[in-house]
Amino acid sequence: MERLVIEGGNRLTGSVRVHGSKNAALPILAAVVMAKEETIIHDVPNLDDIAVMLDILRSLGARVTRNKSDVIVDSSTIHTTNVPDYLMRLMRSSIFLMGPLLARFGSVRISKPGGCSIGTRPIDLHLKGLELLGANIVERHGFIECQASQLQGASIFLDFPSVGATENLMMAAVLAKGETIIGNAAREPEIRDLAALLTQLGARIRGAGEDTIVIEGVNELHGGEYQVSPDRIVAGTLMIAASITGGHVQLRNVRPMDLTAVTTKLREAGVQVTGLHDILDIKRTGPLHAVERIQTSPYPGFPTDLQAPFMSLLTMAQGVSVISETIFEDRFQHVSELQRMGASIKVDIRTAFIRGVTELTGAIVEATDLRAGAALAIAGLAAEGSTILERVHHIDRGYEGFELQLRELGAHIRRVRETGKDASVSADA
Ligand SMILES: CC(=O)N[C@H]1[C@@H](OP(=O)(O)OP(=O)(O)OC[C@H]2O[C@@H](n3ccc(=O)[nH]c3=O)[C@H](O)[C@@H]2O)O[C@H](CO)[C@@H](O)[C@@H]1O
Ligand SMILES: C=C(OP(=O)(O)O)C(=O)O
Repeated sequence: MERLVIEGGNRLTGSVRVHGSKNAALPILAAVVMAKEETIIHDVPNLDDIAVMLDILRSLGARVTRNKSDVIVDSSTIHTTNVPDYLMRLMRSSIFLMGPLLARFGSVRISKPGGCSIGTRPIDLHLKGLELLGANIVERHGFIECQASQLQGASIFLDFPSVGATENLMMAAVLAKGETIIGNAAREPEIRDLAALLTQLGARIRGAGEDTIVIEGVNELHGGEYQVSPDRIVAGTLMIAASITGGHVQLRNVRPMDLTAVTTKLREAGVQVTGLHDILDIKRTGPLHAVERIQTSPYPGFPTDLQAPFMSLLTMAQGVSVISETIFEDRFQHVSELQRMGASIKVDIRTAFIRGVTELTGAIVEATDLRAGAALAIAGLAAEGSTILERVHHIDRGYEGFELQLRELGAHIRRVRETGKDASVSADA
């Protein structure tokens, strides 16, 4: 087990490049199982979730090569459509294999996916949509078996604009016969990325990034090459980290338009944010102000994945801020850990009231999920004294070289192996 030790109080300054997006790369790597030739994907981040996805592809028989951030997948050698249970359980995104494998091979056997403990995360919308495309789905002995010799285009209206369901169904529909219309589709930038990759491989898709997506089925997909877009959640995390320390940071390889909701709230908090082409400049000189209302919602709303990091920032803002989490029912697990550091937060069901304090103090805290971990590290950067952040493996699911990037910006943060002894703030710092 590893932990991060953070000495708070340093202003972040300088410039770092944001790596490729986890949430774009994961469905893209699943989609390439439909290609009959080699596909090359550039800027694939080196993350634990990506490693699991590559292991799944290998377990199916695909030939996978990784050279730094380039991944080459040859799916012509796939010989099974049974995804091993132990790999399915390692992350939520394993569900992305369902649509593409079914579409190309006519059958798939998976178990329920794992993932962060932020809510129940059902997959009913994925299953209902696949049934509308003609799949026969049977759930037994903990496995989900789907069959369809040929998927048929259909009109699907999602009860909720689920990102994963939109992606899974879009992938399945690419090889279905005829036209598929997905209504109330998710509009996240990662949907556009996936559609762009699929189009490179020969798919015919209109409307990705809008609330109605139309897919004209094709007989097969060929190989191709694609560059993954920058990770907007990593960019947002670094923007918040710079802001809490009163720093001045430039982020390279970003798409400022994808971060409008976050930029708006940072400006409300008193942070200067300027975007030019693929660079964002973040600077704070004055005090942090409370933000009256943040409500997480599907894109272009405020992203749930930045709710926890933003809460860390608001713990030090003058006044009372209010954050409502509407996407996941259990995504306030960072609150009790922030309270250990001196934050003043009250939670009423799915709304948190944050009264800004003048000082956070370093403490031993635990990452309960990926973004909660990032949030606690951010709080540690501004806290007086040392913070010891345990269960760092959560952070490694979504941030490549997390502490290295922060160190590049001047943070005092290092990774240490747990020794088995009781952790002591003063001894480790
Ligand atoms: C790999 C990836 O891209 N992960 C992102 C994706 O997750 P993911 O695709 O899992 O998130 P969804 O948009 O599907 O989930 C949103 C809400 O819909 C519910 N739901 C979803 C599917 C379903 O079949 N039934 C159902 O009820 C979920 O429980 C949740 O309450 O979008 C989330 C919301 O922006 C982000 O937090 C995740 O980082
Ligand atoms: C919840 C997240 O990811 P996933 O859907 O992969 O669990 C996240 O990236 O914050």
